[in-house]
Amino acid sequence: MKLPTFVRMVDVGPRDGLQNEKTIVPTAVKVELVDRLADAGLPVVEAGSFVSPKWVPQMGDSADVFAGIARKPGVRYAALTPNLKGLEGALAARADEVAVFGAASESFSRKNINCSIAESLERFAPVMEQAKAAGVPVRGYVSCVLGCPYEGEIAPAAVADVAAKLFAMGCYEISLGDTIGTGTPAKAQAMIAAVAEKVPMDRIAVHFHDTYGQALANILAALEMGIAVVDSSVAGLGGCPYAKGASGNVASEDVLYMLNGLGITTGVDLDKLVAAGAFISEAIGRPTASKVARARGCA
Ligand SMILES: CC(C)(COP(=O)([O-])OP(=O)([O-])OC[C@H]1O[C@@H](n2cnc3c(N)ncnc32)[C@H](O)[C@@H]1OP(=O)([O-])[O-])[C@@H](O)C(=O)NCCC(=O)NCCSC(=O)C[C@@](C)(O)CC(=O)[O-]
Repeated sequence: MKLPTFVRMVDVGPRDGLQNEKTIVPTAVKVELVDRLADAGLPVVEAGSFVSPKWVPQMGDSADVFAGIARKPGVRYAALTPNLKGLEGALAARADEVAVFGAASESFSRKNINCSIAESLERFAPVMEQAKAAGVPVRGYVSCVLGCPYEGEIAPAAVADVAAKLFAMGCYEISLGDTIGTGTPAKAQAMIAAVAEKVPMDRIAVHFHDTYGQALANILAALEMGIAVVDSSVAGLGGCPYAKGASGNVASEDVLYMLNGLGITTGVDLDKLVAAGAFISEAIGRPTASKVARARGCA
């Protein structure tokens, strides 16, 4: 089994995780979470999103989160930006990188960002241009790569098509999101193989939700293919507000434990990561979804 020697872990918990909390998490708690993740050695922390607060009120304070964090040199603080208005907010907040987010499913695209896939790409074009002018790298997400809550099965070719378009528009990396966590390893590999025909493997990241308990197996299957960027969420926070029933992302603690066991370097400190997960779980009053954290005594 040939695996990468280094994996870049991207913690999306403060965004993908907290966007789905029923109650609004206080800004100070979000700031402390982001700072703790940076201190744990995460090279990229998705700290918020500049979307409509009517759609996702949980992210309405992202500008304040960015203003409050203690930026650690070397860490990239990222934000989601669905349109130019979002980009303006992210640039004003000094996000180090931004992300546009599309989908491989028409129905999900409409539910999530209120437009078709083709329209979403049109909206992203000026975002790409202005981000480039500002010298800010843009990541591209594709949702529903292994299933859609509204359409069911999604063809790998549909995923590859959107991924290729985002890459051609200038996204430096394409993160493939199993939004509802229904994927299994063989399907994940087939989907990644289809994308890799159009996007270089070293520009592909994986983003698994753990709804069906398949995320770690899927990540391992992706690593075997040469993927070396993995999204995860501390304490397994989250889900998508426009994907009913989707549970959180795979827990960062569990991903790190597996990577450590495989001898793969990440630069992330497991003790500090577990402590960050314990902090946010206590703050939001929910038990951690990380098995590693539970095994190490977290409630
Ligand atoms: C895309 C829109 C804005 C279109 O929403 P819309 O209603 O079609 O947009 P609009 O242009 O007609 O604007 C409507 C109102 O929103 C405002 N507005 C417009 N844009 C912004 C903005 N950027 N920031 C702040 N406000 C904004 C705009 O100013 C206006 O305000 P009003 O005049 O009514 O007072 C909306 O659908 C939206 O915000 N969607 C966000 C949905 C979202 O955040 N989903 C979760 C993230 S994706 C995800 O979790 C999946 C991922 C990435 O993790 C991968 C995976 O697991 O699959």
